[in-house]
Amino acid sequence: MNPDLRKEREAATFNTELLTHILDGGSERTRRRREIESLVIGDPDFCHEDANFLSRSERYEAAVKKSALMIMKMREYGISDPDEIYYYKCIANGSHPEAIGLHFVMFLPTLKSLCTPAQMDKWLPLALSFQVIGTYAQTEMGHGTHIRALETTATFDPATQEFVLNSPTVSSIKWWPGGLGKTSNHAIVLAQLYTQGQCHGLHAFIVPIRAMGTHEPLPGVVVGDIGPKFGFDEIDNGFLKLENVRIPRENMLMKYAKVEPDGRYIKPPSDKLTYGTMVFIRSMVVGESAKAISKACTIAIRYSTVRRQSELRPGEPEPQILDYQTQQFKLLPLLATAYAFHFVGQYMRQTYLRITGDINLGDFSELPELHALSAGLKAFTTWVASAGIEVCRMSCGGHGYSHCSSLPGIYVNFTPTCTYEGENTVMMLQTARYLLKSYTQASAGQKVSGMVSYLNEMSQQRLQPQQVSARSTSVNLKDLSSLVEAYKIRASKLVELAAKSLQTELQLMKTKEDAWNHCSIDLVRASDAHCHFVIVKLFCSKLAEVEDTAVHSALYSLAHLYALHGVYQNTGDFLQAGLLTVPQLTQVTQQLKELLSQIRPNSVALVDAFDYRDEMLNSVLGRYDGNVYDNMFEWARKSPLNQTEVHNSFYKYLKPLQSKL
Ligand SMILES: CCCCCCCC/C=C\CCCCCCCCCCCCCCCC(=O)SCCNC(=O)CCNC(=O)[C@H](O)C(C)(C)COP(=O)(O)OP(=O)(O)OC[C@H]1O[C@@H](n2cnc3c(N)ncnc32)[C@H](O)[C@@H]1OP(=O)(O)O
Ligand SMILES: Cc1cc2nc3c(=O)[nH]c(=O)nc-3n(C[C@H](O)[C@H](O)[C@H](O)COP(=O)(O)OP(=O)(O)OC[C@H]3O[C@@H](n4cnc5c(N)ncnc54)[C@H](O)[C@@H]3O)c2cc1C
Repeated sequence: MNPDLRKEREAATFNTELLTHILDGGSERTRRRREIESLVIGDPDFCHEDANFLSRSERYEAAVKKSALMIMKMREYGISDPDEIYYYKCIANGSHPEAIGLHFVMFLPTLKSLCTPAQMDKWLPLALSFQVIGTYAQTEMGHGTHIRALETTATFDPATQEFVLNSPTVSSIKWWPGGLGKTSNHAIVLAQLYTQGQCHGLHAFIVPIRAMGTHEPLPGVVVGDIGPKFGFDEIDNGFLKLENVRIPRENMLMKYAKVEPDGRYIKPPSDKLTYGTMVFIRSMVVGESAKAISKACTIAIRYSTVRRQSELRPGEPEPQILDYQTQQFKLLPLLATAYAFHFVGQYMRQTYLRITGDINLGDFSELPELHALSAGLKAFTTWVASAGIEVCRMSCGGHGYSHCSSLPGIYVNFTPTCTYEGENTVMMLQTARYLLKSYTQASAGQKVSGMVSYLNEMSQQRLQPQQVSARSTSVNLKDLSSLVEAYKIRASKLVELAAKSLQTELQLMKTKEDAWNHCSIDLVRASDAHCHFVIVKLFCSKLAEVEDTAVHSALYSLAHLYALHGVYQNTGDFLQAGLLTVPQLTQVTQQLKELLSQIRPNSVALVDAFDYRDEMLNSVLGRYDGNVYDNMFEWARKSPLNQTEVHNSFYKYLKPLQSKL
């Protein structure tokens, strides 16, 4: 064990294990998670070559092999609970995406949410036994965001009781679906439904694309891989062109919308139910943001205590780089963010399960809140985490740029979350739509509920003007509950500002849509402030559940840092809302510095509490034992370029060049 890391751990003021239990949701869950993780770590079948040294094709093959192995092993161990499957996969996949991930995260959930009982009886056993391997094919070359404009058609032919699927243009070719290129034999295809000469909008269809058994593309199906990308090397994101592909009527997912044998169309209770799987993934991605940023922080913080550089005091040994205030300022707010997102991820997951439970019972009343919250929090957390991973990488200096740190891999595999499952700006605008609707309702005296209920207070204040002395004064920077209140007021002011901006634009005789576009910066800003408030509030509420005083105190400092750092980054908003005064600005920095000093001694324990095994981080810089340099040398020696002392290119190009000049 590196002595610096040992000292850090010995100096921690709280019991790391207790905090791990809180993160997991109880000691029993920690025990079971570790038990499952050990099944992977102790398994020689999962000891494989470092993926960094493989070609893309080799990486894809290794990932498919791993997926197949995981399925077999989980069956053998009787692991079937979704959370347990998730633990197992997290350790086996590390920071890499899973080759048949789309089958699990989108194909199966779409079947579960949109199949009739009869369809479920047919497709679920096939999908669970992997006779059917599926993907989710929605995005086309021409449209990803504006899905109402998708061009793929599914036309009902009552004579044969079939739908005929077509990609009528080049831009309508399905593009991007994961696992489509080579792995899947079926796709859930989102297409415009035509029946009795009328278009009824987007609906989901199960389309066989490859023959079961031979895996050859079926007639009329043109399918393949879209080529190398920024990351996602393990995934065969694919294209799909459909040329008069016929599927039985029963292959339209008909839990809500239906086409009768005579071609009559039966409307669903809400046309947004087709979008359910996207809401599911957005809700779950919030927790993925926490995971990505907590891994990056673990690597960067452990390395920053092992790495010694430069001179702090003349004549003294080089300090640990984490002792530089600037290094703390880069990393500790991100550590606080990781904790905040973890708790928000848990909340989002519970909220998703609760509201979809109600939806399954026919109560759709909270669907708009779920959509707005999942869209906004998905965008907010993935943006912050993505930028944060880059900060972590750069905070490791040159070694952060090496794949041995794992940070480049974490970044390239995480950053597409800002784009997929709804491009982030577009998602923020969806949240804004809900905020403005809620604002209008609250302004009209109607009560709004859920996370936007603070808008009721704003309208009450307008109806009953308060005495000057009773109005909100500036924030108390040392008090977390005062900061939560400040975030709430900031959010309500920015929602109001966006609403007024929209009204102004509307008065300029623009169309509603033009007016919306002309104030969309204000709208995104309002959504951002709303999400920020939700996160600060949820982090703060979590503290009330923590009984152990030492752990509570460590978490309180983190929550305080998270909230205060947000004020520092958005001083303009807080000044504009009258929540902060100019003289307070220096206090914000002063208070931040105090918090950095308070958290610094616990920083290693705080990342240890995430409990990532080395096998999961796969980072030389982030090793638990801190033995970075020996292992970095060993890792580099494995580079394929080092397989021979003299590389082929010397004989082919350099030697002839030397002989010519
Ligand atoms: C089965 C459940 C099991 C539960 C088990 C739980 C336990 C699990 C444990 C572990 C699981 C771990 C899972 C981990 C998952 C990690 C994921 C990581 C890997 C994932 C890899 C994924 C790859 C990516 C896949 C994709 O990208 S698929 C393609 C995604 N595409 C998009 O997202 C497109 C974005 N565009 C849109 O969504 C829409 O076009 C739009 C922008 C929203 C606009 O839509 P539209 O034009 O139709 O609407 P508007 O006119 O703008 O609005 C009309 C009204 O409708 C409302 N609206 C819009 N969308 C929705 C919605 N989805 N739901 C509800 N309401 C919606 C809108 O607000 C408007 O309302 P109004 O009242 O204002 O009129
Ligand atoms: C790694 C990866 C995996 C994917 N996997 C799948 C999959 O499995 N299945 C699938 O169907 N799809 C998948 N996708 C596609 C993905 O869902 C889309 O790329 C995504 O929805 C964004 O759509 P787009 O590419 O059309 O972006 P665009 O909409 O073209 O976005 C480009 C820019 O335009 C802006 N913009 C667009 N519309 C608006 C608006 N209304 N207001 C303001 N700004 C706007 C955006 O903010 C953005 O800055 C995947 C993508 C990636 C990168």
